[in-house]
Amino acid sequence: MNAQTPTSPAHPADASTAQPDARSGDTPAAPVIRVAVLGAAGRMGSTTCAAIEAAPDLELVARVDDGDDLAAVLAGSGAQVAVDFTVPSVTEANVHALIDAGVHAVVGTTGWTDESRARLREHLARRAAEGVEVGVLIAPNFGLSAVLAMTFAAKAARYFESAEVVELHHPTKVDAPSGTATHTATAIARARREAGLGPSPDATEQGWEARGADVDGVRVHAVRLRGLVAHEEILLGNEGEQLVIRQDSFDRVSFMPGVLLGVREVASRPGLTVGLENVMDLS
Ligand SMILES: NC(=O)C1=CN([C@@H]2O[C@H](COP(=O)(O)OP(=O)(O)OC[C@H]3O[C@@H](n4cnc5c(N)ncnc54)[C@H](O)[C@@H]3O)[C@@H](O)[C@H]2O)C=CC1
Ligand SMILES: O=C(O)C1=N[C@H](C(=O)O)C[C@H](O)C1
Repeated sequence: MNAQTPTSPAHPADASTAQPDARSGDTPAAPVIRVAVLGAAGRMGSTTCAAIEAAPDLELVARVDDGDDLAAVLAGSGAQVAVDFTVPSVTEANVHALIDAGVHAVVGTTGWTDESRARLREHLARRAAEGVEVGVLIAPNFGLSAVLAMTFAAKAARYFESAEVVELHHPTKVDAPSGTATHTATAIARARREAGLGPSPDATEQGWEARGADVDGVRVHAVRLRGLVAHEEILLGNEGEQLVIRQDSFDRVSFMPGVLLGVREVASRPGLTVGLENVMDLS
């Protein structure tokens, strides 16, 4: 290592700032962040493992999947951050186990509710009172195009009489509507309420099942189609005009810059953060 290399950041989450010197070709000076991946054998988990292995400031120390003893793996691996891409039915228990172990969590798995998030906040507060500060980031979507689409939709929502969300996914997805669509609809509903808008106009009297799910008063439609990965369209309408905001993730690599940003940032944000827009200063 070059003697001129800057001193290592004190906090692991700062390690990402210490990149190789382009002129000298030095390796990073900072200690790497040790990362475990939960759901490592799955579509997102395996893509995440590859992205972590390719990042010079991160070290993949554990691949965890169904049937593994999470507490034992965490204790043995020295993981500082864990990424959870598992299934909605197990993610909450995983994150509580991570908090117990003092491991920061970056969570992409869907299925979170107001109640399950409240239980996390309570647990995090208990651990903080014991002197253990843990950061948890839950992001329904780590794709830049999706985060921007949600942000733009929330900004635009107050100007339109009608708003509906269409999400389109691969047919192996187990939950509907998507976490992204739920997050989007909730943000649109909040913006409409703050602007004093009532419900979107809708004369439907029968056949409500064809009108999609009602998420906080916003209609959400879920398409499952072979060939798709993850896509969302937000439709906003006024008399004589329409705004369509659309994003497409054609490949799961599109989620990786956001996941790695979360891994690098989560330790410096104790408590619960919901939505990557908060880490990207977009909110
Ligand atoms: N936030 C985001 O940007 C994204 C979120 N997702 C979400 O991530 C989750 C995973 O999606 P996919 O990778 O497509 O699913 P997948 O079905 O391919 O992978 C899930 C993996 O979790 C494993 N698993 C099940 N129980 C487990 C346990 N108790 N401990 C450890 N691993 C366990 C399964 O064996 C499987 O390998 C879903 O909720 C999906 O909606 C997916 C894409 C992007
Ligand atoms: O299951 C998926 O694939 C995806 N799940 C997340 C969601 O439910 O919003 C994120 C993205 O849409 C892909």
